[in-house]
Amino acid sequence: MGASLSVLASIAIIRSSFNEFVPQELRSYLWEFSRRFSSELTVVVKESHEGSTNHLFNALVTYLGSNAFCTSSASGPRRLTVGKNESMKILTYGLDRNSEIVDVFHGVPMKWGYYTDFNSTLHYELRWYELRFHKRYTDMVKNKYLPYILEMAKRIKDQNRVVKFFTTRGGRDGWSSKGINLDHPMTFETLAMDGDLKQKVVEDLNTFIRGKEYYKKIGKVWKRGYLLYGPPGTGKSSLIAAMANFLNFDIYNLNLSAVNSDSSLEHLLLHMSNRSILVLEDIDCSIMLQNRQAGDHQPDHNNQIPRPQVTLSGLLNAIDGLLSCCGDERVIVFTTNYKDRIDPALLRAGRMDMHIYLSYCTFSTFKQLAANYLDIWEHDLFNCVDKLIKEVQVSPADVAGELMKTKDPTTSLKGLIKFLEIKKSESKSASSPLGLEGHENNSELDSNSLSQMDEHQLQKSCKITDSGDNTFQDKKDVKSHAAQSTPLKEKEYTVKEEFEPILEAILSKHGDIAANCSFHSLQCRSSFLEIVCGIVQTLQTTEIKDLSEFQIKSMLSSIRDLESAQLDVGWVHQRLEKIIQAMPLAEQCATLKEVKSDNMQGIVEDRKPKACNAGTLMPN
Ligand SMILES: Nc1ncnc2c1ncn2[C@@H]1O[C@H](COP(=O)(O)OP(=O)(O)OP(=O)(O)O)[C@@H](O)[C@H]1O
Repeated sequence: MGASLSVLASIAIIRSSFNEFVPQELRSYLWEFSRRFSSELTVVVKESHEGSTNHLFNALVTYLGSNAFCTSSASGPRRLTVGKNESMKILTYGLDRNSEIVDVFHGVPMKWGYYTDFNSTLHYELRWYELRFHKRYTDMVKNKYLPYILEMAKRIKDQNRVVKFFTTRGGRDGWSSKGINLDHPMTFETLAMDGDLKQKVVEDLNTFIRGKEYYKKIGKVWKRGYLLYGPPGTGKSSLIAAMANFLNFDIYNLNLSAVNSDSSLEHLLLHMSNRSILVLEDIDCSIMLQNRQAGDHQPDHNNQIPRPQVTLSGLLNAIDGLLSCCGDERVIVFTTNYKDRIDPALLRAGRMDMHIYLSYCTFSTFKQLAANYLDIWEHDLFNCVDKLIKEVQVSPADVAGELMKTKDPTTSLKGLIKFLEIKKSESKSASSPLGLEGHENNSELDSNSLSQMDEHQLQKSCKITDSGDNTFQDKKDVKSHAAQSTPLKEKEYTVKEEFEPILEAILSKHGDIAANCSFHSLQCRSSFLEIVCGIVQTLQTTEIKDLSEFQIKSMLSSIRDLESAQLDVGWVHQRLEKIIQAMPLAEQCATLKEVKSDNMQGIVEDRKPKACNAGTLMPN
């Protein structure tokens, strides 16, 4: 052992003395001389190449470092470096100087060495890799092996880098400079989504990331757009986090209403990195009105909030104009609670390639949540949950909230069942006596009398319902209504499947509201009817307190457009006007709830210091 160490030491000394004392010319001559008799070829990869960074050198640091531990001990290096840098999730390894490693590629040994030399004149350390292989493999090394190393190093880096989250505040200022590490634990394993749909999304993402050559071949920019839509709390943000973790892409979260102009938007997009996801949340709230009243950039004098100033054409250009070519591997995600409010131009294939509907909780999504939160896959109470969950509309967020309350499966499921039962009875009572008329009757209540109402009553009284007009009843009631009535089929309007029962109910209640429409084609009339159905659906499923003034105004503006196209939608118009009148009351209810919960919090917090003080020696 001692003898072999001294031999190695002697070799190292001879090697460095040789470099030091033998002039460069003589070294080159000797090298050239020995080369003539050798069947091996040596390729040198220096740190810089033709005056700039050598990407192959950097790729070798990653590639050989990642292989260092995998290589069998006989051909592995004797010395390694190890460290962890901020941008990587894992420890990374490298060859230490004067170390060698043998990599086997398609059965051919590729002998690598890593060397350094200090240039005392320039005070600079030269670093390089040397590759030795049999001359007969020259073509293979050139055409396959070296490109393979570049590709593998990229993959290793992409897989292990820390995912960052960037936001923008002012819109003009650009992205937050460093971004923060995205520590969101959501993955496709833990995301609750109907199995088939989840599988489709994963396959689509896989096809996309492997599609570089395909996109090149068809002359398309390497990007993919996803529209995530569905009610609040159904997992849109969670899906984005799962996508980012799956692809290892950074997230750039863009609040369009904070961006002041199309040029600010351009500036932001030009400063995004490759392999990233651009997220535009609640897209309907940030751009819809702007498009309807193009050119109107005046502040809204009612609430003094300046209107967003990005135009539809600015956004379209950003998504698929020339600007979108300034980056590779980009994913764009729009989210909305109301798909029907988005301009169709934004939704067409090529812009939003996949539309993903995140639905209210189904039994299948519940089971995944139960597995996540309670570690159970079966339970006697599952049947009961299955039955109830079909009857009420609750989001996965609601269900998750219930399941989190305790870790004991039975107690937790009992809590969930109770919650679902309350929801069920609420939705029943919401479709009967308490509605807008109820609000109007109560509109003179002062805050004291409001405070005497319990939370349950508040929730009930804030439901948007119409005691006189059953078009606004709960969705399932609309379904059953549609089932009982004779469908008006003579016009063959075609609307999305989810709107069919709503349309049936509208037509049987109000007759053919599109009969006098100034547009004659069935397609036009059907799209107008779809807008009406979307609004009716929103009103059926949302509480007043959850609707913003912006949303109501946006609906009103659509209804006015439809009225000017001679659709008979006066009944929706009236309803929206009533809701606007009732909104202050709904706000009062919400504020009251907050005050109530603050008070509760205050009571709890007031108690804490007292408990602590009891043990101190301070006189009181
Ligand atoms: N499909 C789901 N799978 C697992 N957890 C979910 C799912 N949906 C919601 N949750 C839970 O509910 C929380 C809120 O969900 P999330 O923010 O993803 O909903 P969202 O649809 O984006 O809501 P919003 O429209 O209000 O922004 C999540 O942090 C997660 O804990």
